[in-house]
Amino acid sequence: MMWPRRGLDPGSVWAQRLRQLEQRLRYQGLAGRSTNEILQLYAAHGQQMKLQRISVVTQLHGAIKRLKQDLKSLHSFALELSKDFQHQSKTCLYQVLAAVQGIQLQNEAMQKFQIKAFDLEQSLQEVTERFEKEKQKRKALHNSLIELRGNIRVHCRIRPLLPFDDATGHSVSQDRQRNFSEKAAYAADDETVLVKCSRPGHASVNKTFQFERVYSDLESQDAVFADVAPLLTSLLDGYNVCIMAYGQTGSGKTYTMLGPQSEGNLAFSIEEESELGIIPRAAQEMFRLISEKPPGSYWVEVSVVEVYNNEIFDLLAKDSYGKVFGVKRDVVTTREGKSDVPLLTHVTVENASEFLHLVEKGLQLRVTHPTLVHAHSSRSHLVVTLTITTVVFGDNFGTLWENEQTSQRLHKESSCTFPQKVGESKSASSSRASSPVQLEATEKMKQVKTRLQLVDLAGSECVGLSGVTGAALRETSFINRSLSALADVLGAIAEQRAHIPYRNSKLTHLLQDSPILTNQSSLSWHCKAETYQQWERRGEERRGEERRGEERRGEERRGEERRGEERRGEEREERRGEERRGEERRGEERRGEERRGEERRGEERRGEERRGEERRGEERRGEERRGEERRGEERSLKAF
Ligand SMILES: Nc1ncnc2c1ncn2[C@@H]1O[C@H](COP(=O)(O)OP(=O)(O)OP(=O)(O)O)[C@@H](O)[C@H]1O
Repeated sequence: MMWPRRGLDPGSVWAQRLRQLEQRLRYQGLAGRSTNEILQLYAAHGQQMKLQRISVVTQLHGAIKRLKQDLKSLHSFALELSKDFQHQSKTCLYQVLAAVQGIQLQNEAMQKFQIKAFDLEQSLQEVTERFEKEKQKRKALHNSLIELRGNIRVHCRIRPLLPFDDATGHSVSQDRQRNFSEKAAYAADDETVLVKCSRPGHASVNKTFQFERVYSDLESQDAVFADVAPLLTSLLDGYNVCIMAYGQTGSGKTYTMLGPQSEGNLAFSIEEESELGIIPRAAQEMFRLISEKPPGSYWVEVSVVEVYNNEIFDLLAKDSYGKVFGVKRDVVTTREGKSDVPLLTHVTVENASEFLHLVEKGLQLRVTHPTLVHAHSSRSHLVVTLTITTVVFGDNFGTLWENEQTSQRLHKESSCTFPQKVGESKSASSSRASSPVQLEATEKMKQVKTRLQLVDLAGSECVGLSGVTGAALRETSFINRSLSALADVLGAIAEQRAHIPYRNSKLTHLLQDSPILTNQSSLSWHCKAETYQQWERRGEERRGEERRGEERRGEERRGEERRGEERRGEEREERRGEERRGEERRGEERRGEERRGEERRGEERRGEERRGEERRGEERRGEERRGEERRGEERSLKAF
């Protein structure tokens, strides 16, 4: 307690002191009130701040929630995307794998095909080679067979009895079962003709004649042509062929060569094809054979001539108006000793109908005349020649005609007779120019010509029987003379005389080079000059030789085939082993590939799981961290 200082009024001191105390109390009250107010304000401020923070936190919380949701949806979208991607990549991978496997399989199949194609090519080559050899062998055998049968074969055909054969005029042709006694000739078998010779006042005598083949009156045109057809094969193999019909008037020569003829009805305008004769059938067969050859390797020219009254007429010659008319031609002997008809018309034909059309035109000009024996008796010899030009390339020349004799003969022909180009042919006919251009002779190319001569001779005739007079009598005399000239030539050749009288008649001169009349071809006349026994022995020897050769070749061929078979078997075995090993290797690779794929997929799956695990852990930790932060904030707010 403070005491008033000496000299001061104690009452005023105490009053002052009291005032001071009162003031202090007032101040203290004021301060207390202010502190309260401040505390209240502080609390209000804190409350406000808290409220503000709470709202911000709530907002933030909401935003975070939204963000989380977005994140979640994003995450699920990304998951879906990645799943999708994985699925797609898997599909693609499978597709790629399948494609690779497919390519591998295709490659294998391709390899197999290549091997097969190679095998096929090889066997095709072998077959082609064998076919070529067989073809050559076929040719050789065919032509040896023709030679063995005889280069010159004489066949005899007996025609049926016809109304004009019967003196009474009754039709007898329908009665096929006539007695033998009524027939003059009879086919005893297919090689023997029996002829009944009866003369008034003499006992009738039966004579037999042998031929290579005898056709009875019942045998058809088909049967006759069946024996002719093989000659056409020989023709294309390089042999000249001549088919000649010889016989008395009315005996059926024209019928056999051309088919039935009647007035106004031309050679081939008959309805029945079975009635066609040798000439149309030969043309059809020849063009059929040519069609089997490589195109352009053969071409055919035709000439048609008649020998009438010892004159040669070109039946295909045309006048300046293009009309066909018979023009006289001459036959000459060339320096090489061959017969040739200068300026003779040769027309190129490409098929049988073109050929027949030409022959028909020629036949319109052929001279016929009725006689007592035959109403449409041919008064001339008809010679239809088909010249076949074959293009042979130098290297193939030997192989085309394996038969040495033929090859030599053809070499001779190709170099002697046809040394010039096609365009330089001696016969100046317009049709020659139409020969194929590409067939111009070159150094390596040779042209070989073979000829098919189809001859319908005029019939030998007994003037007394045919009752001809005047011009017809003159014709008969020419016909008979030319036929006896033909017989002389054949006789001279058979007897191997030094001189063959070809020039005694235009007919023999014209046919000088035909296989029947040629004495240069050793093939044609051997058989006739030898005795039958010699011929048979030689044939036997040759057949034996051929048989042995055939056996030897067969043995060689079989050995070759066996070796080839073994070789092929070994190759096949090797190939199969190779394939098996390849198969195993590929299987191994495939399995390895699958294993690796499986491992890779497992690895991917595990990686996926691990990453998912990590992601979830990461999220969990983030979640925890954020919770921790939130709680910290709340705590600090509370503390504040
Ligand atoms: N095998 C046959 N079958 C049926 N009829 C035939 C036969 N052979 C010939 N003829 C017929 O006999 C007749 C005389 O035949 P073709 O005209 O062929 O005789 P040709 O020998 O040519 O006579 P020519 O020498 O006088 O010309 C013709 O009417 C013909 O149709």
